[in-house]
Amino acid sequence: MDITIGEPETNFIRLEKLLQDAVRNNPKPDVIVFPEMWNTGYALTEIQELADVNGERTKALLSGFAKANHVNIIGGSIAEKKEDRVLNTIYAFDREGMEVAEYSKIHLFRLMDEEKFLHSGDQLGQFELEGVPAGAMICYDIRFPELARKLALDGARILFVPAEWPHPRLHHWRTLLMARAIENQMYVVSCNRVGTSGTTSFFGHSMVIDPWGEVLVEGDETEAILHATIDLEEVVRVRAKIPVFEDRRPHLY
Ligand SMILES: O=C(O)CCC(=O)C(=O)O
Repeated sequence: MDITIGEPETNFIRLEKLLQDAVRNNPKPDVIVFPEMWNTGYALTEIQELADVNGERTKALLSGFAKANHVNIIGGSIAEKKEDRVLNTIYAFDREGMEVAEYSKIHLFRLMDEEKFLHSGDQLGQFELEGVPAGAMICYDIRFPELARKLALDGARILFVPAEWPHPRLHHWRTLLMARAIENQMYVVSCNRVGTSGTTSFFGHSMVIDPWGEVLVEGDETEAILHATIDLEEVVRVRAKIPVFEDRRPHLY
């Protein structure tokens, strides 16, 4: 998804159109994922005015869409205003339109001054979708392997990663996502924005990676809806083949 910085109206219209296109696919998706801060982009200096108050508008859209289309949604993340604080928050909704998780980014990215304008979350992104344990991390969070490992140790079999990750760090994005999938032997489902805001350009390359580290689908730098089919038994097979979780020696490190 491309995002128009500082223009939630434009972004809501764009997102609704993409959602409609996504559910027209055959087969219909079980889960839809979209990118980080899709409502405002990184309009940090105006974020207090632009953020969605208590996420009400976003939640109404995502809950209604999930229920009407019987689809699970990992709602990217949005700029969410809670009292005088703005957080970068993911909402997850199940097929009944019930909210199953909220996760606010816990590692703020100082290279882009996030810590000056946003508050970090203080809880992990752990939830179940139709009985499948899953985790969520946002963008810069993937540089922290201990977070992904914690989610995996707690049972996650899929890690969802919405992002706004720009050039020139495509190499980091691909390598870190693959490492998180391989080391934790779980699916990684990532969605990164495309387009340009000011002097920053975002390369997309959303990816679904399996627990063996194979890339099942990867986008390019243009807006697109990508599809992949995952087999959760593959998590069990890979963990049995190379039993990393049994071979850990955590008392030594
Ligand atoms: O870690 C990076 O290189 C990019 C992170 C980022 O852009 C973000 O978290 O918003």
